Amino acid sequence: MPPNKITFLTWVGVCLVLLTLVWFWVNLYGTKNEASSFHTKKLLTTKAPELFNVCHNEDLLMNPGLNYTQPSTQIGRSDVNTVTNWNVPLVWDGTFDPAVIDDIYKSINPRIAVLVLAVGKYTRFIKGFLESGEKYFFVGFRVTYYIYTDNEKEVPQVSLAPGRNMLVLSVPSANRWQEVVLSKMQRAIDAIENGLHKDADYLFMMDIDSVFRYRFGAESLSRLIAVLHRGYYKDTHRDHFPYERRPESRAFIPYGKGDFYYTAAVWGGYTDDMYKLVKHCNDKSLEDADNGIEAAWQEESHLNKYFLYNKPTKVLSPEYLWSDYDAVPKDIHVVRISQLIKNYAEVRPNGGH
Ligand SMILES: CC(=O)N[C@H]1[C@@H](OP(=O)(O)OP(=O)(O)OC[C@H]2O[C@@H](n3ccc(=O)[nH]c3=O)[C@H](O)[C@@H]2O)O[C@H](CO)[C@H](O)[C@@H]1O
Ligand SMILES: [Mn+2]
Repeated sequence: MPPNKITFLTWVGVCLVLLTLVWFWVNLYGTKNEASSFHTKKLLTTKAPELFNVCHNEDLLMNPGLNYTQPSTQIGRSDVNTVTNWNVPLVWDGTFDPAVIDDIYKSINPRIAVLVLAVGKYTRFIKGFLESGEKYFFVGFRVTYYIYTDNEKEVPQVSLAPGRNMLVLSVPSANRWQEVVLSKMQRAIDAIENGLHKDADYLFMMDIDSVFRYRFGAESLSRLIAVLHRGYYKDTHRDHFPYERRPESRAFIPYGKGDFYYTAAVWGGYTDDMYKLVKHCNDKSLEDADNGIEAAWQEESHLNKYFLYNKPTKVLSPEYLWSDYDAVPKDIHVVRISQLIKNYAEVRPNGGH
C-alpha cells in the first residue's frame, strides 16, 4: 500500500473515532441535563392542546335600556372589608347590583362548568345539589355539571333548564376519603384534557354535600376565584390558620405568612388558569406522596399554598360557602351555598374526620 494511502486511512480512522466520541458526549450530556431539569421542564411545558389560545371576553358592555339604582361612592358595606390588599374585590351581599352584573354577563354569555365528585355514599347528595343548583346557580346562563362517580346507577334524573347539561363520568371507588378529596385535582386535569376547556370558559370545583340557598351568579366570575373559609374569616390570626405547617410537605406555609384561609369546597376561574392551578397542586401532592407525607387538609392545604403565591383575582365572602353546622352571624346577610350536616363516620368509607 502506498504511504499516502496509509496516511489517508489513518486520518479517516482518527476522524471517525473523534466523531463517535463527540456523538457520545453530546448524547450523554444532553440526557443528564434533561434528567436534572425534568421537573421544571414538565411544569413549564405541560399544557392541554389549544389551552393557550383561549380568548377571554372581558368587555363589560351594558344594555343602554337598563334601569337600575344609581351607585354611590359613599354608601356601601362598611361593616366588612370589600377589597384585598392586592386590590381585588372581596364580594359580599350589597357590593354588587345583580341587575347590572347579569345584564353585562348576559351579553358575554359565558359557559360555566361545575365539577363535583360523588364517590361511595356521597351519591345521596347529588339530587339536592342539582335541584338547588337549578334554582340558584347561574340561572339563565349556560351550565354543565360534571359528576364524577363510582356508581352511575345512583345518579338521579334531574330536569335541567334549557342550555344546561349534565355529564356523568366514571371513577374507581375508594377505601379512604382522603384519596377522594386528593383526587379532585386529578379529576379536573382529566376533564380539561378531555375537552372541558373547549366547552366551558369557567370551571368551578365544588363539594357535593352542599345545597344552594340563594343566588350564586356572575358577580363571582373572575380569572381565579377563591372563597373564604367560614371558620377563619373574621378574627383568626394567620398563625392559627390550619395551613400545613410541616416543612417536609410541599403545602408548607410558615408561621407569619398568609393572607386568608380559603375553603376547597368552592373555588374556580378561567379554565386555563384552573388547569395551571390543578396541575401544580396535583404535582405537589404527588411529590408529597412520594415523600410519604399527606398534607394536613389534603387538597385544601395545597390550594391555600397556591393562592398565597398566585393571588386570586376575586375573593368571595363565606356567603358562598356557609354550613348548616354554624349559626349565621350578622355580617353574613345571605347564605348562597350551605354544607349539609352529615354523619362523617357513616358517610365516609373509613369513618370520621
Ligand atoms: C368546607 C370545607 O372546607 N370543605 C373541605 C373539607 O370538607 P368536608 O369535611 O365537608 O369534606 P367532605 O367529606 O365533604 O369531602 C369533600 C368532597 O369530596 C367528595 N367525597 C369525599 C369523600 C368520599 O368518600 N366521597 C366523595 O365523593 C365529595 O364531593 C365531598 O363533598 O375538607 C375536605 C378535605 O379534608 C375538602 O377540602 C373539603 O373541600
Ligand atoms: Mn363537604
